[in-house]
Amino acid sequence: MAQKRDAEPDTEHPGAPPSKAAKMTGDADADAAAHSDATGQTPDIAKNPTREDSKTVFPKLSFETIPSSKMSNEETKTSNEETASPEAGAKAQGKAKATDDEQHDANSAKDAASRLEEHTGDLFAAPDNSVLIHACNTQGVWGGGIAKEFRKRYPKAFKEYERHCLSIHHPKRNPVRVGTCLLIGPREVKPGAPKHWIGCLFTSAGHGRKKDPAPMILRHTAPAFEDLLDKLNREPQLMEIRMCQINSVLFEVPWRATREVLKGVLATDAGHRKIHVYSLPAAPQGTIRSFVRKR
Ligand SMILES: Nc1ncnc2c1ncn2[C@@H]1O[C@H](COP(=O)(O)OP(=O)(O)OC[C@H]2O[C@H](OP(=O)(O)O)[C@H](O)[C@@H]2O)[C@@H](O)[C@H]1O
Repeated sequence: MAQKRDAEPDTEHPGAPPSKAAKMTGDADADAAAHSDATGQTPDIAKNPTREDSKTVFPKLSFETIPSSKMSNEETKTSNEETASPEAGAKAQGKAKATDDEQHDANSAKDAASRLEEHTGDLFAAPDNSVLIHACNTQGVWGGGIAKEFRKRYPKAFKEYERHCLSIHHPKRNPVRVGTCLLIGPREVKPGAPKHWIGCLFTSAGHGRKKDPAPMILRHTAPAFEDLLDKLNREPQLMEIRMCQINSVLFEVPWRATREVLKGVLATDAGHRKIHVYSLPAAPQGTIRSFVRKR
């Protein structure tokens, strides 16, 4: 297993929970982003592959998995020497365990990558009992971007989100914790209204010009996503889990940075459900596309 270290506290939002993934793995991206330069720019993940990326390249085989007939003389000699004394035996076992752990980590990263599936298409064109996930502020506002579209399509769900932020919590006295999630069941009663669940990931306290800085949004994304996965575990009947490219436009966090954080969480998650990420097709050059396609 990779090195363990405690997640760093969120000094801006002391209530924000650290993510399990950050606690277990040292959360490469969120932390890397948090340590980005003074301009608040997120690091170029393509240039700085994450621990997870580097793990997947050459998974090492444990010698226990290699049939002895395939071992060279040199390898056999070393393995005999290693097991000759009890200390050497323990050392050899430790080495085997480390390679097993590396193999396990590599497999987890591969599983995580395959659980996040990207598609081009409309997030909202989903069958009943799908979960639609988007990023939210904790101020009770679905004011712009895809959030505005959610408010238009699911007014009763919006009321519930608003009540969560403004009545159950209070933006000043008792704010919703960033790094958590609110899962809302189907609420709309109009004939023909889709029976969609809505997953609100609280990745930023503020919104608009007061949105949190990108590194902080990334740090909140991991625990918020973990909270969502925990809540989904209690709803095993929900099979279709869809997400837009959260944080990527109004929150101004590059999608690739968010994607790496999500994969990091999935690598430590025991579940198997896929997360389908939907994004609208790019507009042809020279046209101005309305932000959200009308129904
Ligand atoms: N039909 C569709 N199907 C699939 N993908 C679709 C789509 N329509 C749009 N998209 C994409 O969905 C992604 C998210 O982009 P957004 O900018 O909306 O969200 P964000 O997560 O960056 O920011 C959150 C804050 O935005 C709001 O605005 P306010 O602060 O309230 O003003 C909230 O309240 C939060 O606070 C972008 O890739 C869009 O292309």
